[in-house]
Order: sequence, then structure tokens, then C-alpha cells
Amino acid sequence: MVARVILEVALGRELDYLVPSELEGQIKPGTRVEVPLGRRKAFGLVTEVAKDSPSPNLKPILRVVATPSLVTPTVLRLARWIAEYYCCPPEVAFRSVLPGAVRHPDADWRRRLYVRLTPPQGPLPRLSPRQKEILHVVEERRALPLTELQQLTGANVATIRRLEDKGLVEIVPQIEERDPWAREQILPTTPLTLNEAQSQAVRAIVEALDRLTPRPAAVSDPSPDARPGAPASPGVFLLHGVTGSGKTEVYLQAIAAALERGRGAIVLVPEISLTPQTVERFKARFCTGPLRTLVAVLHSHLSAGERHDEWHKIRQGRARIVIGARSAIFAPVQNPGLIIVDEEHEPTYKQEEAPRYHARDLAVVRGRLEPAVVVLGSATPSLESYHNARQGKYTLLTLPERVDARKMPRVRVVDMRAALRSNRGVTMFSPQLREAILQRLERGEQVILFLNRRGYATALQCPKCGFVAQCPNCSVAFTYHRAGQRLLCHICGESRTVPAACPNPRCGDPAIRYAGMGTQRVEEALLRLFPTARVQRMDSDILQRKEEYRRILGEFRAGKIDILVGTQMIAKGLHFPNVTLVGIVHADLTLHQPDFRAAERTFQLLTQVAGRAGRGDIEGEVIVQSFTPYHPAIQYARRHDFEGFYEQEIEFRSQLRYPPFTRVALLTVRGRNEEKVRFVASHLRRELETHLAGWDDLIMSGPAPAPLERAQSYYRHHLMLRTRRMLQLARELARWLHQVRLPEDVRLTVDVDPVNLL
Ligand SMILES: Nc1ncnc2c1ncn2[C@@H]1O[C@H](COP(=O)(O)OP(=O)(O)OP(=O)(O)O)[C@@H](O)[C@H]1O
Ligand SMILES: [Zn+2]
Ligand SMILES: [Zn+2]
Repeated sequence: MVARVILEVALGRELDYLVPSELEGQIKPGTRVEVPLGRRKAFGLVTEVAKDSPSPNLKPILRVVATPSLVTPTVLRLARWIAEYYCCPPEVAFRSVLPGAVRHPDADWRRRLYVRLTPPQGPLPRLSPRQKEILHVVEERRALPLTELQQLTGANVATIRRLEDKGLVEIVPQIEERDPWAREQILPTTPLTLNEAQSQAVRAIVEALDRLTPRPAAVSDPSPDARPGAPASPGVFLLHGVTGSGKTEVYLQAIAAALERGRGAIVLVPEISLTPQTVERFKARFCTGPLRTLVAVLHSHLSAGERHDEWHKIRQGRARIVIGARSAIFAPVQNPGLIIVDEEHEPTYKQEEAPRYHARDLAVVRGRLEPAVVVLGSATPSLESYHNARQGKYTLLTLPERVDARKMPRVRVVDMRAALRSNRGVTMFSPQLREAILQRLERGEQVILFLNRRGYATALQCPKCGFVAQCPNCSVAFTYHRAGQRLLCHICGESRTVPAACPNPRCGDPAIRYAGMGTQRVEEALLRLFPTARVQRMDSDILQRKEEYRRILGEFRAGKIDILVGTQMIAKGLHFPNVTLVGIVHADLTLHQPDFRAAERTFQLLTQVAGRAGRGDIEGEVIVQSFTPYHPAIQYARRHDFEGFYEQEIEFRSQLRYPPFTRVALLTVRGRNEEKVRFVASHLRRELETHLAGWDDLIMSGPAPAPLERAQSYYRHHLMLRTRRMLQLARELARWLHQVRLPEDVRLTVDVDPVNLL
């Protein structure tokens, strides 16, 4: 027998090894092993077991490192698919399916050793002052991690071992679980009585669960066509439910059905909506009763230890439900019956570094490999997913109304050009918005104000010469932050103190002032206009710590805050019944970006933010301030008309051959020398033309400077390839990348299905 092993060192490919007969029973896909590599040894993961290998002179595997395996065979197949489709080296793909904290069991082993007090037996033996000190610490804590005891006392392991020899303490392996929500008390909930639309949705999902074929016994290769948008997959549902329509209740009852059938569930949510409120709704439903199970939570703010614990809970089957951000799609759930992707349209599901996977698309692929039922949910589905539903590739489920026949909020669009004409200079709040806020304050109702830009003002601009302070590393304006009077680059983090006068040597005007506005400036203006109102700002500047986020949401829920001002952090998932007014301060911000999805993003953002209003008994109102009030994205959002927006947007995509009618591979050439980058980019285009000659449906555009031409002092040029056959193109690109020669200081990256075109 031979095993194919992906090594943890950056080799870029898998190697075959002999399986010694004494290890035969232990080696399966997912097993971590130590193998010889040249004259050294290396760690690796078995990705496949086969009868024989094409390579001669195989060396044997040295030993098995950790059992049980920390990754399921299906996830390994998913990793292989990632490497192929997203055009990245296999070891990068394999590494991403295992988080660092679980990848190194040796390091973990030491970290997981605990020192604990043993029951006293007879008189205390004679101890050195040093030993007494250590014992004292252990007595106080009863048990603590070995490493922590070492840190606290400065003792080495040998000294502590001597205490163990005297029978006073013992050193034991123990898994201590750090539940980040441990202090929260969770009140169990029971399933709600569903309305007609919800029942229909749950019924369709449960029927699909019952149709799931048993897991295939033999591990066969993933079908090369196992990709979203390929042949019909009756196991994928698109749940299109307006904001407040009760999608979460549908998820909960579908999960219950999966558990009843002995299967687990994975729930993906965007990182920013992975709030305690969301997590609690899942924990509360499954913390008691016959379906009782732990809910594991995975997100990027977990400490290594917490991540480790969550991972093991899943692997040991104690947690049958996993809720997490995009990397949770790799969670080692055994036999998952259901994979849910909430807010499936969210761009944060795309990973912006290699491997550049899209977790929503991986959910569809994993669903096919397991097999498992996949539910993609959103109030504003992506054009890609809705198109798939229209084509019959996904099954569309619709929740057209809010629960309890609550009305959708009334949306008014205010033309800010008029407001600008009637007032001197730029106004932040139109009279309509000001009046509406005042009304809510008088009635004791709550307000959310949304502006998709943090900081105080966009830019520092000189009124006399037009000078704008720009980051020296990136081609963007600095953002002014009031705290500490600093200019901050939101791309690279470069910061400067604010100049007292215009830095332009030919100008020097002291009247330098601020153009545009950010959340800080909105907050300040509110305090001036409504001095008694309790205003709280919520953006990533404020939320350096997760407790802060929870505290603010808690206070808002408790009615201790009247007006919440924030960026897209407050746009989704939040449910506050007392919010009756949502103001969108500047709706055009996302509209004018050089991205074919700009209108789609704007429509989604407006709809989602508007959806925070009127979720209680009182009807909600939304005021949208805009300088382009007649833009379709704004008008369709005003009428809550997703279909209308879809019809008009899909027409534009079709005419210009953009996704979903094609798939995009974006090539970025980066380097510090502008001339060289430009030269290499044109050279690569010519090479690609030769390499891909005869490819019939290829559209190649560029090279062109990226919209964000310079970032972190690198010049960037783009080449865009579009085709309907991306998997084949990715294979061609991989072959081409192997042979392409680049100057040392120029880098090339490939992003398949990019969501960020800047
Ligand atoms: N069948 C039902 N009967 C009564 N209340 C319900 C029902 N279904 C859901 N709800 C309640 O309605 C509220 C809104 O539901 P939920 O948050 O699930 O909506 P949503 O569709 O996920 O909204 P959004 O997309 O805006 O986040 C919640 O408080 C939920 O408990
Ligand atoms: Zn000037
Ligand atoms: Zn910068």
C-alpha cells in the first residue's frame, strides 16, 4: 500500500510513501504522519491511500503522529478541489482546511498538560523554599496548565516533576474548554409555529434531507464538475426571504430535522454578524431536549486554545452543529446533512488571500461531496445565485412577507442636490431626516443612522489650491480621524499628524479643511443638533475589542441608547423591535466604484440597512439621502423590489458578458517599479494569448492599472480573463504559471471569481 502525503513544508506538491505493514490499519486520508524528506524528516497529511504509485523507490512512512484524524476525508477532497479551481498550490489549500492550532498537536500536547493537586497522604515532606512556592500556587488554583505554572513561578519542568515524585501534585493531560460565552446564561427556546411560507420552505428542505442517499462507501474522486453552477443540483436551495421574514426559524427547524436523522449541520454567517445574539439563537434551541447538542463556534477572533477546543468538540461528535465564519466550511463534522449559508450574498465569504476561495461556493461543492442539503439564504441574493435558481440549478424558496404580517418599512428618498441648493454648503442631514429623528426622540423610539465610512471626514482638502492629503504608499486620500488629530490610510495603516497649513509648497493656506464625512463627523453633528440624545457610534475604530461590541448592542437593546451611528457593521442581522427609523446618510458612496457589482452592492446595502427598521409593532420608516436619487439601485430598493432590480441588472450583465454569464479570473501584477510592472503585464498578456490560442469563449481585457493603482507602495496592474469554463481555464492557468518567468521583484497573483476588483 502507498499513501499520498501533502507535506507541511512548502513543496507545492504531494509525495507518495510506502505504508509499512505495521501501520496499515492506522493510515487513512486525514492521518498526520512523519516521513523522511531527503536527509531530514517532515510532517505531512495523508490525502489518499492507493494500491501502488507511479513513482519508483518509495520510502516508508516513519510514524503516525496524531490520532484520531483531525480532518474528514471529504474535506480533504474539498481541499484538492480548491487547489484546482482556485489555481493554488495544493499545500496552500490543504493548510487552509486545518487551522494552525490543530495542525501542531505536538505543541498542543505540551500546552495541554495540567498540574493539579493530589489528595494529601500523610505528613508533608520536606520542601525547598522554591518547591513550597510552586506548591502554594497549585494549592491556590487546584489545577492549572503546566505552561502557566512555569510562567508564574519561573520554574522549569524538572523542578515541578520533583514535586510530582513526592506525590504532592500530578501532571496530567487534560482538555480544559474555554467557552467564550461561558458566563452567558442561555434560556432554552422551543420551535415557533411556522407561517405558511416558512412551513413550505422547511418541508422542501426536509424532503431533500430524506432523499439524501447514504454516504458512498468508497472514496471516489470528486466529480470534476462538482462546482456551483454546473449540472442541476436538487440538493441546493436558495431561500429568498425579505428582511424580518423569519429565515432563522427556518434554519433552526431544518437543523432539528437533520439532527433527528442522525446528521449534523454547518451554519455559515458573515464574520460581522457572528454576534452573541446570533449564536445564542442557535444554542438556545439545542441546549435541552432530545436533540440536545453542543454548538461549536468558529471565527477569526478565537484564541488558539479556544479554536482548538471548538475543533475537538466537533471532531469528537459532542457538537453536532457548527456555526462560524467562512473557514467553518472546513469543520470536521461527521456526516453533515445540512449546510446553511446565511446572507449568501456577502462579499466577506470570499477569502482575499491564497487560497482565494468563496465559502458559499465551497458549501455547494461540499454539499455535493458529502452529500448534504445546502441552503443559501438572503433577503438580497447575489445575482449569481438567483440566476442559478432561475435556471433550475437551485430550488428557489421564497418568504415574501415579514412575520406576523408586519409591514415593510416605508422608504423615502431625499434628493440631496435640492438640499444642497437650498442650504449654504454641504448638509449632512436634510430637513426631512432631522424632523424624523426629532419625532423618534420625542416618542422614545430608536434610530439607526448608517454611513459606510468610518473616520471623521474623507479627506483633508485645501479650499484654495485643491490639494488633497494622500497616502504616500497607496493611491488613496488619507482619512481624517479626530481622536489624536491624525490622518490615517485605510489601506495600509500609514498615519500622519494633521498639518496646520496646506502642505503644497506653492500654497501654504492655513484654511485647509475637510471634505466628505465619516461616522465620527455624523456623531458630532448629532450631538450638536440633539444635545440631550444619547448617541453611540459603532464602527471598526470603536470595536477593537469584542466585549465592546456586545456592550453596545446590549445597551441599545436595553433602550439606553437613542441613536446608533455606524458603518456596515450595523447593517445586517440585528433585530431591534424598537427601531422605527433608519437614516442612510449618503447612499451614493458604494455606487460610483469602478466595479461591475457596484449597483448590486448598493442595492443590497440599502435593502439590508432599511430592513433594520420596523421590526416591532410600529411601522418603520427609512430615509435615504442621495445625490443620484433616480439611480435604479436606489429606486428598486425604495420599492423593496428585488425581482425588478434583478431583471434590469441581469440584462446589463448579459450584454457586457459579466458574471453570472461568465466567470472571471483576475490576474494582478505587483511591483515597486511602475515601468517594470507595466512592461511585465503587457508581456504576460502576449504570453497568455499564445498559451490560450484557440480557446473559443475567452474574453481577455487589460492590462490596465488597477483602480487602486498603488497599494502599500506597490504598483498594481490587472488582466481580466472571462470564460464560461473556469475549471478548464484554471487548469490551463496552473500549467502556464508553472513555466512563466517573472523578474524577481514582480509578483503575479490569480484570483478566480474575484469579489474585490480594486
Ligand atoms: N413563525 C413565527 N412566528 C412568530 N415569530 C416569528 C416566526 N418566525 C420568526 N419569528 C420572529 O421574527 C423575528 C425576525 O425573524 P428573523 O430574525 O429570523 O428574520 P430574518 O429573515 O432572518 O431577518 P433578516 O434577514 O432581516 O436578518 C424574530 O424575532 C423571530 O423570532
Ligand atoms: Zn493649498
Ligand atoms: Zn496607504
